[in-house]
Amino acid sequence: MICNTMETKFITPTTTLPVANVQALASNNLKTVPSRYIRQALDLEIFADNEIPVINLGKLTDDDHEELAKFHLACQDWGFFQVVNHGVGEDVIEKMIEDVGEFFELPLEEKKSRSVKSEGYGRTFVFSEEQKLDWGDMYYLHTQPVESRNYAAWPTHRPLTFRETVSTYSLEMDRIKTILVGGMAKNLGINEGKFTNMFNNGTQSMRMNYYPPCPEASKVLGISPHSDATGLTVLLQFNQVHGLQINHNGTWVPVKMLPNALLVNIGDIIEILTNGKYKSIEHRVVVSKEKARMSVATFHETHESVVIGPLPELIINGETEQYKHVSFVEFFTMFLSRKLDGKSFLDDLKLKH
Ligand SMILES: O=C(O)CCC(=O)C(=O)O
Ligand SMILES: [Fe+2]
Repeated sequence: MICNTMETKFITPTTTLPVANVQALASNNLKTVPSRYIRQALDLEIFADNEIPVINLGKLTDDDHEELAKFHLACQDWGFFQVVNHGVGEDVIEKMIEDVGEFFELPLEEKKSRSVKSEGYGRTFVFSEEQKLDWGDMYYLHTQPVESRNYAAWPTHRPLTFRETVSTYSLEMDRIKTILVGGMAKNLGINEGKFTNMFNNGTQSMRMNYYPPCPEASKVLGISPHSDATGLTVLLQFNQVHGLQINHNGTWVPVKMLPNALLVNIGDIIEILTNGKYKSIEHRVVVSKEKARMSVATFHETHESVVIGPLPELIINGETEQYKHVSFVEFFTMFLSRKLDGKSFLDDLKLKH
């Protein structure tokens, strides 16, 4: 979600505390898990079945009015939707699953050697010894613009095709982002060129997640509830192992993704730009007793020269601005200095009227 190109390299994230590797911990045949992972009163009751909207990207590209209307409602009422007919080749997705899967299977020391500054393996958002820990490991890379890549954090020779695989996939994610952002502009009645331009050559990064099986699965979380501090996230879930839940009107809704679908969610930056017309939605991950789960979240932000604040053309009909205007650098400096905690980051950017 940040990059180290000319300007943003001055962002100095508060250093996160080192934590144990969960994959290694889980491989010890544990019967119980350390207390720092155990959540009190974890509400795992599910009240709603899967109703996450499904958007046909091909139809959206063709300006199909019905699909655009469906897309508008998905952005307004859900903030999360599945995307089908997205045009990403099955081979591209299969290769991504294979290479990322192979990376997580590397010996721990080899994975750990892929950690440089705020990027790479094992980066976390842990700032105190009391903070509860997530039952998962992550590998985080800046992927666009290409100059922002720090190949020191990328695998060198295993998986052999990793660079090529991630590069191809990264361009496909960027293509999807551009179609979606264009559709949003049409639906919001704002200048499409101006809106898509804000996201042109924007930053893109990938968070690859590995959640090992857990003997006390019902007492831990793979990722704490959070919204994404990004514009748009496109999520690839591996091998139909579900676990993501979204907070829809106060209820945790489990996401059962369709085979071959990608999941998209709106992040805090779009919530701010649209003055809250489209909202970023809190989500969390639950884990399984038997199966490891993997996913890749691809985050897309605006170009780093964009000031993040409500667009004036969306402040209409006597509305008031709901959020502060902050520079891209300020936005991410604030984000990186705190733990993931629901939507509390966005709350700090809200104007108190
Ligand atoms: O693994 C998932 O399904 C979600 C991951 C996620 O929310 C994230 O990486 O921000
Ligand atoms: Fe997320």
